[in-house]
Amino acid sequence: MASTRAAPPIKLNNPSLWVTEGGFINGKFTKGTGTGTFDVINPGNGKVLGSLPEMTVADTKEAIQHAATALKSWRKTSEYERAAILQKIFQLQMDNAEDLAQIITAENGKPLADARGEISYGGSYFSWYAGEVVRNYGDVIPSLVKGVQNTTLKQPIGVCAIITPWNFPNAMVTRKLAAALAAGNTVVLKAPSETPYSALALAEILRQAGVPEGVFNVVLTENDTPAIGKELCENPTIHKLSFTGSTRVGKILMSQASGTLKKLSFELGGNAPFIVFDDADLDKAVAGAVACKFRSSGQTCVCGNRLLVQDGIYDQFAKKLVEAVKAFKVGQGAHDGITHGPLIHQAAVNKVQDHVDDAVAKGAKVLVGGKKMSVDGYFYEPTVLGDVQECAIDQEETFGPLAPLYRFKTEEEAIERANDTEVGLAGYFFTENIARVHRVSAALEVGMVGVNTGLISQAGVPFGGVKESGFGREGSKYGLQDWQQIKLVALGGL
Ligand SMILES: NC(=O)c1ccc[n+]([C@@H]2O[C@H](COP(=O)([O-])OP(=O)(O)OC[C@H]3O[C@@H](n4cnc5c(N)ncnc54)[C@H](O)[C@@H]3O)[C@@H](O)[C@H]2O)c1
Repeated sequence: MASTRAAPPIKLNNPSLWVTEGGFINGKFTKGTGTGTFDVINPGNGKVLGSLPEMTVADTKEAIQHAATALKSWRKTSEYERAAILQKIFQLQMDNAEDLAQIITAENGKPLADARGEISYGGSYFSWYAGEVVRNYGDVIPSLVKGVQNTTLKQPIGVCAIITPWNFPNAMVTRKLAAALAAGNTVVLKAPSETPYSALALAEILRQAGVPEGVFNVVLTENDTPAIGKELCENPTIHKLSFTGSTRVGKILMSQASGTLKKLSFELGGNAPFIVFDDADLDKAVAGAVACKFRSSGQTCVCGNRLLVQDGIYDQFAKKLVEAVKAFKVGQGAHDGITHGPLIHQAAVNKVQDHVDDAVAKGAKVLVGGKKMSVDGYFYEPTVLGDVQECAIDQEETFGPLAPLYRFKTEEEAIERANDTEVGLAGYFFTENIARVHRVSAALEVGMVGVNTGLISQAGVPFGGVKESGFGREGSKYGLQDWQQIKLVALGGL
């Protein structure tokens, strides 16, 4: 199969991971029945990396049908059999980690070190759920009625759809897929058109791991073609849709899915507050801001979007953060020593510029950065704005390398401003006061809180939001429960 393909445009040890057909249905790579193609761009240089066929609604229906057929036997496999396959996927992902990281960097632009980290993080969901699924205990529930025994079964939901964004081309898929497969579901994935090669490489990993035909399928299309997403929402054979992406698209999908009342799990946009109190350890707070705000050039849903800094520490924090940002090495992710890569496309660069212009027009000062970079690719200077007043960033996720600093005086004021947004994914704060740790953790209206750390996600802990950041949890035992149905068995006549 691989021999009929054109050579990959990047150097890979295992070229079979560079899939050029466009989709994966019933265990085979396929171009589908479409007539058009779409280009995938390397955001580090703006050049076309490759073109893939546009798939169609008919291809999507075919994938769903195969997933439904495969479900009949996959759901009957034991937890131990599924755990063994997940462990094999984990092993293959780690054996091919360098190639998978190279593919991420080529299509997403992030520095290779970050891409390698993503492969470890993404892979860890397979090994974690391989362990968790064999502890898939049910309940025995005391009965009010004599002679009846109440037990519960945890069963798969059925055929499920997954739609993911481009910012973690591997991990956004694995975080859902590992738990979905562990629970005994079959899956149709629609991957984003910015980073399809990582999704197809993952399909090849699953194929090599021996995942049965039809259990995992991939359909691809240009992002601007919503017909496939609509089919995944409206098709009655699909009983769950798990989506990660913007709140705007989440609302469209929720309304499209309403006709079939399928179960939904949505990981949507954030606008995380990052609060630095006077009593914080300054160096820890600066390191936390660098990791949390500037990782992936600010293109993570949990990145600190609004940095609220208390008066007494504001000047020192601003000075140290600016020094740290000036030390970044910005460039193409594949080049040695690069710490920060490009944004995903020109529209993302323009959005950062719009947010900077708006904040400056309303009184903010540029402390470092503040401009697009005049190089090939989609680069924006890592930017810190000081003394930010009320502006668009208060309510809109920037999704770029822009750290706006807001001053505040009291804890109450910080909490009020932190919660003054429609979304609630992550929140962070830095303090050395243990009573404040408890007070502020409880008061923030978010799904995840980082205290004295800017990094919060790992396979064993729940990931998800509140308010317009969505519902459902990924990772942890709660992530497995999200892919299961609870069935009561009341056994009478005892
Ligand atoms: N909460 C989380 O876990 C999490 C994680 C990563 C990213 N995000 C969010 O994702 C957003 C960035 O990603 P994006 O710009 O790719 O988001 P997006 O919502 O535009 O796209 C996400 C996915 O949805 C698809 N899509 C777009 N329009 C669609 C439609 N009408 N029907 C069906 N599918 C459609 C895209 O092709 C892509 O696969 C940010 O808001 C970010 O906060 C959230």
